[in-house]
Amino acid sequence: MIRFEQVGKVYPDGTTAVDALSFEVAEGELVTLVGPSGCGKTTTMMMVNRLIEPTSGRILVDGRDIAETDPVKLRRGIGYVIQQVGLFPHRTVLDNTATVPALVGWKRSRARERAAELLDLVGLDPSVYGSRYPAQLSGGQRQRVGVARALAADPPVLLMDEPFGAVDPVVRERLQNEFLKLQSRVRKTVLMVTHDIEEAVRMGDRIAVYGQGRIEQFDTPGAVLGSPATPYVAEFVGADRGLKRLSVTAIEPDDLEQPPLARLDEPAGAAAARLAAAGARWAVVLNEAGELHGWVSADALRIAGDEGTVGELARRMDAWVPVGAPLKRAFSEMLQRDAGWIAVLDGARFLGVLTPAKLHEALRRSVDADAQGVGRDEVRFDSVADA
Ligand SMILES: Nc1ncnc2c1ncn2[C@@H]1O[C@H](COP(=O)(O)OP(=O)(O)OP(=O)(O)O)[C@@H](O)[C@H]1O
Repeated sequence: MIRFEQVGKVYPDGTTAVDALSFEVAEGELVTLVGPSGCGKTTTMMMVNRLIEPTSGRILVDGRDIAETDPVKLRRGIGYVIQQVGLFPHRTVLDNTATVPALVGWKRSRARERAAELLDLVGLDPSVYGSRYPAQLSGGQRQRVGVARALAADPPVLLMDEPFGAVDPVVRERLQNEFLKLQSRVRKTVLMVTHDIEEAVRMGDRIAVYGQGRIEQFDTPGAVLGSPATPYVAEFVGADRGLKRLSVTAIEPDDLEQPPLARLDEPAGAAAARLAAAGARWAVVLNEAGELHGWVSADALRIAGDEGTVGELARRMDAWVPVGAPLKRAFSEMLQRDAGWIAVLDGARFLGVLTPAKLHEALRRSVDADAQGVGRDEVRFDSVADA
């Protein structure tokens, strides 16, 4: 969809910003450009919508050389999101979002309808926020308006320059998750600039790691973390790249342990005997529909004996992670709750539990898969918090 062929940019003062860049972004793919300040990321991106012209090589968008495309027409097919957002301060949020459709000649009513849809899509209720002015929004909300505005004319290509850079880390992570969910629905071809390797790894289907004016490695997050191509990349991704790998490795059903199960309506004595036979200290408790209810300890069951049911002794468990979520989410839930395991669900169905030992095994599996050149797993970002 976007193809760089030996692209270079030398500024008039002689600064070489980028040199002989060649790479391709496939349709529907999200590629992150990451590297230290001044390495040429923004220059690369701004050449795609011709805000900057290359001095050598060529760039193709959808098979066409953009040097031969009228810049105004070109930009209509390319959404652009920047850190400062650049909303018009004297226009309402709805009008800001409707800017591009209005520019390309949509009727006012249709443009506003579309804008309302888009605000909804990025999680801003148009009936609440539509009539506000940018100054009446939080930084994170402004950022969402920026994304909604960029998507308004439904461009196939999206350029994002540090789109989540101006907000605090908590809001940032939420915006990243929301954007990934949105992207899984709209499947735009996205180039995203960031200087943050965590963000690059989290967001990118593939990552371009920049050295000075050139790409040192262009590969999946798993491969960049697992086998850095050069000492420079290894240093850039950091000594804790094993930890970062937690963000890009998905929980798979095979990673799970199967603890003993007990049902809410079961007599405590029967469940106690089963746990004793299995040598287990606790069981996962499911309700009548086979959904996760909580857990119960073998001690509690033994003490109660035939006096009670599992339901009377069970403790609720409201923490779980969906299968396909990143291992990091499971690990973080375990740490937060000081728990030795976390339940993994597929929809409402209980699949098993992840334990620290199994988590380690899953990490090993992912390292081995990368060594064999297997791409990263589909990591899903829906979570308890969104349910
Ligand atoms: N108009 C210009 N004239 C001369 N040099 C420029 C110009 N714009 C950028 N540069 C230089 O080109 C190089 C690449 O800049 P660019 O903005 O692409 O880097 P970047 O990787 O996006 O950096 P940052 O993360 O700090 O935004 C830098 O050395 C920069 O100083």
